[in-house]
Amino acid sequence: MGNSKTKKEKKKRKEIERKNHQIIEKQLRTEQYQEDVEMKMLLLGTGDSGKSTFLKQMKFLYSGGFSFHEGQTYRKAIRMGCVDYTKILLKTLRTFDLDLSKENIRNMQDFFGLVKEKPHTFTPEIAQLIKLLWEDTAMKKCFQQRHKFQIPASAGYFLDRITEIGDEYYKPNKNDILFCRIPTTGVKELKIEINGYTWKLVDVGGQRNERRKWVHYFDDVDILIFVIALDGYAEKLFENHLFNRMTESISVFGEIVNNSYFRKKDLVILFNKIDIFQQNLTKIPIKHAFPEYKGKNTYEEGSQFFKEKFLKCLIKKNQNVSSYNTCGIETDIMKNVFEEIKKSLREKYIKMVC
Ligand SMILES: Nc1nc2c(ncn2[C@@H]2O[C@H](COP(=O)(O)OP(=O)(O)OP(=O)(O)O)[C@@H](O)[C@H]2O)c(=O)[nH]1
Ligand SMILES: [Mg+2]
Repeated sequence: MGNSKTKKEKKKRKEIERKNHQIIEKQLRTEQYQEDVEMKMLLLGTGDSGKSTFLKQMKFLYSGGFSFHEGQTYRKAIRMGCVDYTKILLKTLRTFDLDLSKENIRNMQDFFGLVKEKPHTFTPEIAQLIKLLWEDTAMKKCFQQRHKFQIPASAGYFLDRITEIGDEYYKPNKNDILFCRIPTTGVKELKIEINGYTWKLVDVGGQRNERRKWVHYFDDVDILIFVIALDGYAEKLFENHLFNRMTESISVFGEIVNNSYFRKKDLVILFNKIDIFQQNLTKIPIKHAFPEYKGKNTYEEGSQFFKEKFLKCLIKKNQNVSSYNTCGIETDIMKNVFEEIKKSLREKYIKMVC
């Protein structure tokens, strides 16, 4: 009797030990996997969709932000951007029959004289002239028609800040860096470490001449993030003024997601620039560019229409796809999106090792 009780207890103890052993083994395997694992996220999308802005947000959130030296590069780009935006607006005024005030006609001549004399320099005089010109109603009216010519949406943000930007001690703040447009050439990578995992984010240029290089970055991708600028429905391509930006984006999306490299990969679609999309809807009906659109000119119906258009391109319907409507310059939104992506990937990998 006593003997059989001890036998039973021994068996039970062994069973507990075996289970504990299994748990420890599982933990070790997961930890080992975490150490080895580097998840590669590839950001694709046409030019100006917001890929680099996503990368900048990740750098602010998880990698300590930008160095003084990087800040100086942005400072230069922002200042020269203000000069370019002013030139573009001045040259476009005539297209819309807009006239500057008499005083600003003189300021315009002085401005062109100074920037011609010193093409790549930015001086306090130039900043002062930009300020006076930007205050002119004709310049504002011209900018309101910006979907009819090529000027970044963020030009207004920077021209509004010309006094700060022209200051000799000007240092770009976080929003200035996020709004600054420097088209990517080649590739930019960012590695971030979070809870023992390494996330490698790969950002490539999206303009036509840059897309030829994409194929070099297709290997070992764990997750593909395709960025779409929703406001593009109302705009023409920077590279070719005859093509609608949204149509171009749909065609590039179709080619990429159905490419054999990505058919089995996780796909995240970011419908970005919802803020400008909403502003555009008040001025430009969707059916101007997409005559087949029968819905109301509202954010909900419009964004759903474009979402369906993109999803229809997927040949393999069971692909693991998730999508988010985003505003690339809003850190909280982008943080939440990244947290969701991380969670789903981590769960997938843990399932694979356990
Ligand atoms: N208002 C607004 N601006 C945005 C948003 N996302 C990005 N931008 C701005 O859009 C411009 C283009 O963004 P980028 O991130 O440089 O675009 P990209 O896809 O990297 O472009 P390429 O490098 O040419 O392929 C920048 O001026 C950004 O500040 C958004 O959601 N809202
Ligand atoms: Mg870029």
